[in-house]
Amino acid sequence: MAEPSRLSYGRYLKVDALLACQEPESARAGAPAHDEMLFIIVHQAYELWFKQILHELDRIQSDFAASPVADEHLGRIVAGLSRIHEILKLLVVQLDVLETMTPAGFLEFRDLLTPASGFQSVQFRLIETRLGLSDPRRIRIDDQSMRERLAPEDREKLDADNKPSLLGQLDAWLARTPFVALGDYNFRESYRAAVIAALKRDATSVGSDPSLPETQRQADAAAIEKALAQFQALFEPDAANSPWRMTAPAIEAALFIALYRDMPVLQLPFRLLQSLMDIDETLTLWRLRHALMVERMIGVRPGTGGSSGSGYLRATAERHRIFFDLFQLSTYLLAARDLPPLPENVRRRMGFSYGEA
Ligand code: HEM
Ligand SMILES: N[C@@H](CC(=O)c1ccccc1NC=O)C(=O)O
Repeated sequence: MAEPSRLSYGRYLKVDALLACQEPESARAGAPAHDEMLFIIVHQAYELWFKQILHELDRIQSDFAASPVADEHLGRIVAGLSRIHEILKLLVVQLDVLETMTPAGFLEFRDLLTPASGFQSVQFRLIETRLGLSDPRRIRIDDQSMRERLAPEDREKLDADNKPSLLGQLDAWLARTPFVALGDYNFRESYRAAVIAALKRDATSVGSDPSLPETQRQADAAAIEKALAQFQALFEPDAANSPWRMTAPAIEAALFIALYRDMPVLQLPFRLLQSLMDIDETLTLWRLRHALMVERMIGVRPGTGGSSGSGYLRATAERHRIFFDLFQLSTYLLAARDLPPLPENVRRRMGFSYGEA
């Protein structure tokens, strides 16, 4: 007979405990609804993946907290972010499984769930907060913040995690990027002039394009004007109502990395920025897919958590973006031919040079 203490699949993975965790409310109420098992299992699978995302964030953020970030850790930070992106992609398509449930199937047990809601998922809130969604940016419901709407026990769990946000860490790391000002080379000034010239060129060509209808011309001109003002705000650190969330030195460094991404030392930093945008984009996709699913399940009914339902959820997709500034940078990218050339000594320092300094 096998010894009870020897490791086995079941003991290792605590399968018995895991499979004892599904208790449909409809069965408890004496009218079992077939689809409630799917509803529970899909949510539990989400919570397990949320746990894994937080586990990855723990290491990414402790690596990223060092100043300077150890060279040998940058690779695993990027690898961890890519893993989070892959998990999020899975979480988006996982909604397809839940959508095999019909709205009628959901209505069989929906009332039994009130006032519970996904709104109360502590791990989801932790992921958002750790990535950098701050409380003031969050949409309020009935003039209450997300925190205020949580039960005290859940609020305590959220407050117990007072780690810095990845957005804040990214800002600090970018702001420390060397190369942006190296010796007498000043990326800031040369690039500033090149971008302003390029945007003004766009403005002139819009203004003199006879094929554009007047309304279109005005709209295009206004968009360029806005982009110019947003760019100028970077150089006015105290600009009131600046559209940027990151600091000017960080945005400048991110631009520098995006522009000179092919230089060997910038390849990993560039992948890091791309992974953060992948994560933001996929989380936004999840928000939109979830909002559409909600609309198909409950129409415009309010949610069990007390929000307006799909209207609230759609609004979060736009407002709750985290690495928004990284996307805005693309407005200010220049084609390689218009880039201010890097001085030779800067180029050399950004290459792989084994031996020579
Ligand atoms: C039939 C399926 C679902 C419906 C009808 C639904 C409905 C809703 C509604 C109406 C809200 C807004 C808050 C409220 O007033 O209740 C909400 C929030 C939320 N739901 Fe779902 N949900 C479904 C499935 C899921 C699944 C599978 C997850 C995965 C964990 C999930 C996670 C969340 C989260 C995290 C929020 C908070 C979103 C935010 O405040 O930004 N939901 N859901
Ligand atoms: N808020 C949903 C109910 C719901 O989907 C739900 C209920 C309890 C636990 C998790 C849920 N999933 C997402 O909100 C609704 O209003 O129908």
